[in-house]
Order: sequence, then structure tokens, then C-alpha cells
Amino acid sequence: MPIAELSDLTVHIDTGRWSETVLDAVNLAVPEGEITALLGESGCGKSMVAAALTGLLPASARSTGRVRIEGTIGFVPQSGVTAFIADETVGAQLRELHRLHWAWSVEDACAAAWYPNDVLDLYPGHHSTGQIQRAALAAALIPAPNLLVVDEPTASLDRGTAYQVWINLRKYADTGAAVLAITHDAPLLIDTGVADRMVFMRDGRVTVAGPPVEMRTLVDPYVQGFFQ
Ligand SMILES: Nc1ncnc2c1ncn2[C@@H]1O[C@H](COP(=O)(O)OP(=O)(O)OP(=O)(O)O)[C@@H](O)[C@H]1O
Repeated sequence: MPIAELSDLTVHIDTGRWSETVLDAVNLAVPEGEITALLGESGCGKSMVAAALTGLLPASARSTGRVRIEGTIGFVPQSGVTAFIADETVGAQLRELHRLHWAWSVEDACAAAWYPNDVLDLYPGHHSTGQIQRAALAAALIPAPNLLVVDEPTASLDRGTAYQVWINLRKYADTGAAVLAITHDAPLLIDTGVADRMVFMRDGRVTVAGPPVEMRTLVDPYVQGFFQ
């Protein structure tokens, strides 16, 4: 039974000046114990899927269809700095999260997120993009959510660090959690072997999905583009 499921989800955004169907009859299951990787060109709707799952759709959005989630959700936004308030250090905020949830220690969450301890006493805005992204992952891990949604978790990281973060996301899924990872990095998913399934989106729709080894051999130029 998937921990999270979108059924026929259509999301239409109308800002008054401009309107667009950003998700079009999307069906997506995120099973426990698995990493589901969501890929697709920029603007195709990946972050809207994350927003639908986390209840963060824009106020101008109208949706039909169904979103079903069992258990708790953790979310790592594409811009890690938005996971924190600006005027408290990251360390203080992680310690407060631990005080509230008690699931993971700050040390274990930082280690799993590959977040360097020596910047814990800095304010969020004084981190590099890659550091604050990993801090946001540590923050999401502390409550040990049943569903972890990560939006481009390794986009700002060097390849070696990105590799380690993917391995640790795999270990987290192996504890029984469902992980939905939005990414562009199909080659690294192949190299690490961490993903159970790849789901490709285009223009607000899911076009094809399956195990990475199958996806890599598809004769579909759109899918092939992600492996090069
Ligand atoms: N807050 C918002 N209000 C209105 N429209 C939005 C908002 N955020 C995104 N959109 C629109 O929704 C569509 C899907 O955007 P989304 O952010 O989901 O793309 P994405 O696939 O995550 O892209 P990227 O890989 O560049 O992050 C885009 O056309 C975008 O312009």
C-alpha cells in the first residue's frame, strides 16, 4: 500500500492575469521502503506535485482529483533557506526540532544529510546553497517522517557529496519510509542504484514510469535526454 498517492490530480492556476493547467490528471504512488524519483524538464510540474503532497499549492490553484497520505510528511524545498527562519542559527533551529520530535538526534540527522557540523552556528543566510540544502534535509529527517519529499536535494552539491546524500536517502527508505525525490540527475541515480522507480513528467502529465534500468533503455528521446 503506497504511503502517498495522487489520483487523477488536475491543478489549474488562475492568477487573474494568466492561467495554466500545471498538473493534468496525474496518477502517482509513493510506496513505503522505496525511492521514487520524479524527473522532467524545467516547468513541467514536479514542484507542483510536491506542493500538492505537502499542502503548499498556491492560493490561486484550483484542483480536482485526490491526494491521499498516510502518516507524517517531511519536505525539503528546492530552496533550502526557505525551510528556516532567518534570525536564528541553523543549529538552534535543529535543536528545537529535536526537542519537539525526539525521533532523530541533531548529530545523526546532520550526518545523514552530510551537513557539516562546523557551520551549525551560522544563520541560514550565511550558508552556501549546498550547505543550506543539506541543513534542510537534516531538519526534515529529525522528525523521521513516513513520507519524505525532497525537491532537488543534490542540485548544488559536488558529485562526491551528492553520491553520499543519495546513499543516505536510500538508507532512510530502507527504514520503511517512502521517499519522493525530484531530480534532474538520472546518471547519478543510475550510478548509485538508489532509485526503485523513475517517473517522467512533461507538460503537467506523467508520461512514462518504471525501474531505472528499464527507463535507460527506452527509445524515447525525451527520456534519453536525461541520461546524457
Ligand atoms: N506560485 C506559483 N503561482 C503560479 N504559477 C506557478 C507557481 N509556481 C509555479 N508555477 C507554474 O507552474 C508550472 C509548473 O512549475 P513547477 O515549479 O512545478 O515546475 P518544475 O518542474 O518543478 O520546474 P523546475 O525543474 O524548473 O523546478 C510552471 O509553468 C510555473 O510557471
